[in-house]
Amino acid sequence: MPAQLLDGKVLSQRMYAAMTTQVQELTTKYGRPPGLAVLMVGDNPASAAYVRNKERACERVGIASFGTHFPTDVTQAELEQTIQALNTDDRVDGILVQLPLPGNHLDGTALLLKIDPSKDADGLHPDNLGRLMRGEPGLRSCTPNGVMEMLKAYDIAVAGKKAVVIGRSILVGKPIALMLLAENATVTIAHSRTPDLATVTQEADIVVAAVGRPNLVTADMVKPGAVVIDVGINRIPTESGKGRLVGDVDFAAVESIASYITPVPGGVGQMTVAMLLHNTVLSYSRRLGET
Ligand SMILES: NC(=O)C1=CN([C@@H]2O[C@H](COP(=O)(O)OP(=O)(O)OC[C@H]3O[C@@H](n4cnc5c(N)ncnc54)[C@H](OP(=O)(O)O)[C@@H]3O)[C@@H](O)[C@H]2O)C=CC1
Ligand SMILES: Nc1nc(=O)c2c([nH]1)NC[C@@H]1CN(c3ccc(C(=O)N[C@@H](CCC(=O)O)C(=O)O)cc3)C=[N+]21
Ligand SMILES: [Mg+2]
Repeated sequence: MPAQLLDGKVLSQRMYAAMTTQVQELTTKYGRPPGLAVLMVGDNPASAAYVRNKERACERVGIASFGTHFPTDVTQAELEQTIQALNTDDRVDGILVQLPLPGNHLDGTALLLKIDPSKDADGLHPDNLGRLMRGEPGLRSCTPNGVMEMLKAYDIAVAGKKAVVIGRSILVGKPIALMLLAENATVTIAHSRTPDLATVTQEADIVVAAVGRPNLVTADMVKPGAVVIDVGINRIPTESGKGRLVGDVDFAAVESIASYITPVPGGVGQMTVAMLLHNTVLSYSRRLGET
């Protein structure tokens, strides 16, 4: 029996419908909509696509978006000044710096430190990462939060399960591992220095792939009935020249072994955008004393 799809498109649409009503009510009550500012540097085509997706979703639910696009040769000081201005701009509730930054002259970590933690829609400020680590309320990273939301929406039990997260970035792998741990999974984090990855993943009830390498997870690496979450976003060349989006999992082969699997596109990526909007509404509500 093929795996059931964890449908990020359907789940995110459901979230947008609920958010639209909520945002309408809040906008009437407080006299302004929630606002999200996205800082993008350079012309990475993939980043540009995500930024467009975010803007479209904001428009749909009634969140004001403030896009700021800088050329690759922008200075660190200029970006930091922009963030300071957004911190004190009362129309802005969420601030996101699109990563990675181009070139070697920009320090992304230093930029994240400048963001007011109450406006940190990406959950990447050390204050919010520390809160995640401690299990305290705070703004949670969007992709990991989206993965947890998918598991919850499909009633997939996490407590007591063996989870293997492949990848340990601060954006994805590490926070997902902490969230699974908070839900009482037994968590292993694998990475590029993990020998014999297949032996590690074969034990897993839940496999999360967050690497950025097509076909990293093959059928032989997955235990029958496991839940497979594919975070990877890779564009591979096609004959038409347009390219095709794939994840890190050999979907066609793993689909017949797993119990649940996320598609790419239409899986985790959709949830990431929905969670970003969710965080923006949450920080608006908290900043206005709503919750
Ligand atoms: N769906 C979504 O919403 C999102 C998708 N993404 C996608 O997720 C993927 C990961 O993103 P991100 O975490 O930022 O990427 P990074 O490049 O920051 O991290 C990749 C991780 O994968 C590990 N890795 C690399 N090669 C291997 C290997 N052969 N075996 C095991 N582990 C390996 C690295 O190990 P080491 O630490 O040892 O170098 C590293 O920890 C990308 O495809 C990205 O585009 C990212 C954000 C959101
Ligand atoms: N500070 C920061 N925060 C991020 O969350 C962040 C980032 N930087 N840099 C880049 C990665 C990547 N990322 C994606 C978001 C949405 C989709 C998405 O919407 N994907 C759709 C398809 C998109 C398409 O078709 O192009 C899907 O999977 O169905 C994908 C990837 C967020 N990231
Ligand atoms: Mg995805």
